[in-house]
Order: sequence, then structure tokens, then C-alpha cells
Amino acid sequence: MLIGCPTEIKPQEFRVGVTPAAAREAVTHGHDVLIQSGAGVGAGFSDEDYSAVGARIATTAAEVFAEAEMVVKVKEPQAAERAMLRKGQLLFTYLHLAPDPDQTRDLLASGATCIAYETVTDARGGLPLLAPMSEVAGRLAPQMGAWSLQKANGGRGVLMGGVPGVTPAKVAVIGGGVVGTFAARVAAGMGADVTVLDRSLPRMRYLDDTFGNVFRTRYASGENTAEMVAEADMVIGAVLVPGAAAPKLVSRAQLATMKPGAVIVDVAIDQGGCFETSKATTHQDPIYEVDGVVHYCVANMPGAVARTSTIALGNATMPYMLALADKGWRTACKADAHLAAGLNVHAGQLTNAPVGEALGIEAITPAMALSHA
Ligand SMILES: NC(=O)C1=CN([C@@H]2O[C@H](COP(=O)(O)OP(=O)(O)OC[C@H]3O[C@@H](n4cnc5c(N)ncnc54)[C@H](O)[C@@H]3O)[C@@H](O)[C@H]2O)C=CC1
Ligand SMILES: CC(=O)C(=O)O
Ligand SMILES: [Mg+2]
Repeated sequence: MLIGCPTEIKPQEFRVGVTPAAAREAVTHGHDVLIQSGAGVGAGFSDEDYSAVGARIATTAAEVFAEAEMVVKVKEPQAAERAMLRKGQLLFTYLHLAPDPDQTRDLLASGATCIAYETVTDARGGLPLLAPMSEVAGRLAPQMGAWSLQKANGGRGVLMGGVPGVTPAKVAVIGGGVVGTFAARVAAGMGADVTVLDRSLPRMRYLDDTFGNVFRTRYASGENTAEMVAEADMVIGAVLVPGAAAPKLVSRAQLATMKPGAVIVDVAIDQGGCFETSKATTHQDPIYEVDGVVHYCVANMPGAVARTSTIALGNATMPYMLALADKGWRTACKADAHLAAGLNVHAGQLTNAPVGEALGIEAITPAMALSHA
């Protein structure tokens, strides 16, 4: 199969979908790999690194999209990229369709088959292609939140760990999955007073058993969430209902209860965000203020540490990319229901129920798409 990888064009996105290590494996499996010139530079990989493992270099994204049978990327295709997709082509990348009707419309119109990293599942109930970036974003969240808490950035001027004689920052993390756990660990490591709110008792039992007194857990009832939000210097949004638009757990009215200069870091923004006042921002212009509360809502946080993130993502995606290339998407998805769960769009039809529900579009199941000729 011809696997194509264009340069990411989302603002300040320096990751790349195929690493030289993944390109080498694909070539070893007998596939052709076409990388856009410069695609890996932001992550520290030169064109020569790709040529050395047998990949070809294309001058433009248009060449990559025109030739590739499978396009492998990092971020959801931007409008200019969507215009280059064609019927029968396979797209393998993050999509986050639930909060994005424009992208959904274009992908449906393209006739392409689109497998979203974020809805591929595993046998343990996890999301193996989201997890590595959630590990990165979770670790980054307190770092970016601490920066946002600084006076020069509009924050309340509170140091995460306090100092002798001065209490530390209070951090509430809503959602104790992968992002939430890493965010809580790092915030606690910085010396903050951290509470994780979740609705899953088994998950909170796991956190309590694993982390003991490093941070507290609290059931995420509306009442408990409102109380923690009002007390916090920093609130990190880290909930997920896979595929679906993020539930709005903090309303605009609740901002009035927060401390002036408190900070919201809404990591769940790629699924639309879990605060009513969240809107996606970029690394170039990451924060804005609503009712005295600083909002950090960057939808591609791992792009800030592009080298670490690219290698981590490549490690996770490579076996799936090889399965798709070796067997073709149809056979690969028939053989692996967890990979089939990644199917979001096929030949003009939505194939993910939570996305369909969020957008009011009828969806068929991946199994139905697979049974079509
Ligand atoms: N902004 C960015 O750059 C990035 C964003 N993300 C996003 O971060 C979010 C979290 O991802 P993961 O931690 O991997 O998901 P996860 O599935 O590991 O964890 C989600 C947690 O949310 C909890 N939850 C669900 N509904 C809840 C509710 N109403 N109240 C409280 N807790 C609730 C679940 O029980 C679960 O523990 C996702 O939207 C993901 O796409 C991930 C990586 C990068
Ligand atoms: C998961 C995601 O949206 C990202 O890594 O950018
Ligand atoms: Mg997006």
C-alpha cells in the first residue's frame, strides 16, 4: 500500500503522523511511504532521516494526497486538506468529530474512509491511541495552568506549591482518567493541594489504592463539583465520554463563584470542552478571560512538546497502521473489533453512534459498514 504523510498545517502543530521508525517498518513490510518534505522537522526528523529508511519525499501536500491510498496524520484534517481527500481513500488520524459539524460534513462528502485514533478501543476498556497524548496533555496541564496563574498572564498570582508559611494552590481535576491522573500527579508533585472528581467509583478506588494520600478523590456530583470549583485556584477539565461531545459540567453562572484570577485548563476542549465558557484556543494565543477567570483551552496541547509526543504517538499507532496497510482496512477491521471502533466515516456515512447523536446525523454501525460490498 502507498502510505502518505503530509506536514501538519494546524497552527503551531509540530508533530508528524509517521516517524522514521514507523516508515522503516512499513517499508520492511513491503509498503511505499511518501512523506512531505519538512513534515518531520518540527519533531526533529529531517527528510534524510526518512530517505535513509526507504521513504520517498514529496514536495507538496497535494502530491501526498493525490498518491496515497492511506493518509496518516496527527490532527483532524483542516479545510484545505479535506478538499484533497477522495472517494475510497483511507484517512487515519485524530478527528474529534462530535463538536465539529464542518469537518464532519466535508469528510462525509469526500467519500473517504476515516478511522479516528480517539475511538479505537482495547480489550481493557482503554483508548490506546488517545492514551499517549492524554499522558502528555495531562502532564502539561498543571504546567500551563501554573503559567496562567501568574499575574502577567491575568492569573491570581498564586504559586502552585506555596512557600513555608503560605498555603499551596488548590487544584480541582474533573475526570480521573488518563489526563486527570497525570495532571493530578504532576500538580501534586508541584506541591499543590489536589482533588480529583470523577463519577466512576471503580476508577476512584483505583486512584486511591495507587496514589494514597498524594491527592484526594471526590464523587463528581453537581454539588461537589460546584463546591470544588468555587474553592479552586485552578480547575482542570479532563472528562471524556468516548466519541461524544464533552458534558458541560461548569456553567457560566458558576464563574461568578470562582476566585478572581482563578484558572480553567480545559483539556477536554477537543471534544467541545466541559466548561460552558470554553472555546478552542491555539498555542499562539492560548488564554482568554471570562468574568475574571483565565481560560486555557488549547486543543492540541501535545504539539507543544512535539518530539516527545510524536515518538509516543508513533509507538502507539504503528501496529495499527501496519495492520491497515498489510490487510486493507476492511480485513483489518473485520479481524479486530477494537480497530473497527475507530471507524467514524465510510463512503458518505457516519459510523460512530455518539458522534451521530452529538450532531443529529444518523449513524450506521462499523459492522454495517464492513458488511457492505
Ligand atoms: N487538548 C488536548 O490537547 C488533548 C485533549 N485530550 C482530551 O482529554 C479528554 C480526557 O481524555 P482521557 O483522560 O484520555 O479520557 P479517559 O477516558 O481516560 O478519562 C475520562 C474520565 O472522565 C470521567 N467522566 C466521564 N464523565 C464524567 C462526568 N460527568 N463527571 C466526572 N467525570 C466524568 C470518566 O469516568 C473517566 O475516568 C478527552 O476529551 C481527550 O480527547 C487528550 C489529549 C490531548
Ligand atoms: C488528542 C489530541 O487532540 C491531540 O493530541 O492533539
Ligand atoms: Mg479540533
